[in-house]
Amino acid sequence: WQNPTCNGKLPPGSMGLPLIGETIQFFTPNSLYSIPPFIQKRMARYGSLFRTSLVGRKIIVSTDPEVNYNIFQQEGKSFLVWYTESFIKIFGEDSMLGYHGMVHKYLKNLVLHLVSPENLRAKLLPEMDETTSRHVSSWASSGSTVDIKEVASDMIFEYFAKKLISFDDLKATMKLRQNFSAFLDGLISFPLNIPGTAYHACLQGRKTAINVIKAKFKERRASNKKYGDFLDHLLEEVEKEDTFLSEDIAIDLVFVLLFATYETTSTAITLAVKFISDHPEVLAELEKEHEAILKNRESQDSEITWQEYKSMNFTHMVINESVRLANIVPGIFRKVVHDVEVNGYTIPAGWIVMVAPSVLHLNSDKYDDPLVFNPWRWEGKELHAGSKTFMAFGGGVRLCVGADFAKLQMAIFIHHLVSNYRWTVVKGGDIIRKPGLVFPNGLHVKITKKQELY
Ligand code: HEM
Repeated sequence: WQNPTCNGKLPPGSMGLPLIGETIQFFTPNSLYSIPPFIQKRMARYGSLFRTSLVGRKIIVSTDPEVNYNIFQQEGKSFLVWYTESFIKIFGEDSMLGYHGMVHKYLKNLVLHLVSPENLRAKLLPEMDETTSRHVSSWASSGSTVDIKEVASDMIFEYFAKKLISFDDLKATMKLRQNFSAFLDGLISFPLNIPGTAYHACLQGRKTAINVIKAKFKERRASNKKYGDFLDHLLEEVEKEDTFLSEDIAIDLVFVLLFATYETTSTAITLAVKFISDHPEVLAELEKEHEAILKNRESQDSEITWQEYKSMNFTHMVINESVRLANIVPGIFRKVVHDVEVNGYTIPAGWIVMVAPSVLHLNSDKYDDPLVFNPWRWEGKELHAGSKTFMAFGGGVRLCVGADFAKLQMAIFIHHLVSNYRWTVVKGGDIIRKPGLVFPNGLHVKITKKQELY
């Protein structure tokens, strides 16, 4: 067990205990402000490439930026995107995550139909702006404290469920979101469907949510009415003769998008609020940027325009810095198609490689004082694309399809918050990696309306 066979030299490391491997060490909670100790210790002992065993799989962890970059570029050749068995069972065998090559390209284009930059500019921006403004205003006028992660999740879920399938019964929407609540714990886990486990809770949640989505499909087919949402587009595609899209694939696609959108984006928003709250100098610079945007408007009541969004340079620096420091996705997995030689070692076919973006983002050779939240470090740098030193949204052909959506939603949120409101953190703000990010006591803030400025 400890020395798996291989036609060459395996990267060094330990396979831990039979079956469990080193899973327990990997899941030991740790602080946001360090390279995960699981990785740090093994890098110090074995170097930038090491072997381990997690949730029953033989894994090579890669922390070498060049190797990581090449792995992403080799998608569909030596490496294939891979998710844990529990992840695939929860998101569905038919979700776009499990497809490769032409079918993946086709499904990605379908999603881009909804969240491409062109569609964001033409359709989503005004709606996102209105929804965000309305929600932040209601949090302030409620007079109570709000947990940012919770309220931002509600806001994004409500908005996106409407965009996807015209789900607009507010109470039912909130109930639908509850089905996703244990997901973060269940995604990287042993797929043991036993009551009491997070995995079991996720499967139950999936069942209920899929039934709701299925009912929407059925209802829409029966009504023949057009709603101008993503579901209309999916049904048109399903009807085509030469399509890859079946109704089951379409349903799993809606399911994945519902989760991916609200969970990642609300986490990113919460992190940004936390970092901005801790850094008054950043808040002051943001206020300057957004006050200038308001001053240049003909009418104070007009919506955010695409030009304004594009001009939010410092805001984009804050967004990049938030996702760099926080490392929302703890590991990106690829399956090795055939034996691959890397830095003098052999990674055998069938093994899984885990790329850990946090090692890159917290590397002092790449970022000065990497544990400090410093948006100014992005001054004059590329802000809108990934690179060998910035992989928060992955890389290569599997690059996050929702990155532009997430950034737009974050920028709009920051715009409304800093231009119209003040807030104080009342409770919480701790952030822990398990290794997915969690806010154990939330981030509770009290928001109040600023005096009219102009
Ligand atoms: C701050 C927010 C987000 C972060 C940090 C993030 C991160 C990532 C990362 C690292 C990947 C690459 C996974 C891999 O290569 O195996 C990915 C893929 C993906 N993301 Fe995101 N994401 C975010 C927001 C979103 C949003 C808003 C959506 C929905 C519109 C979304 C949908 C997806 C999908 C569908 C994939 C799979 C793409 C493919 O396989 O081609 N993500 N995301």
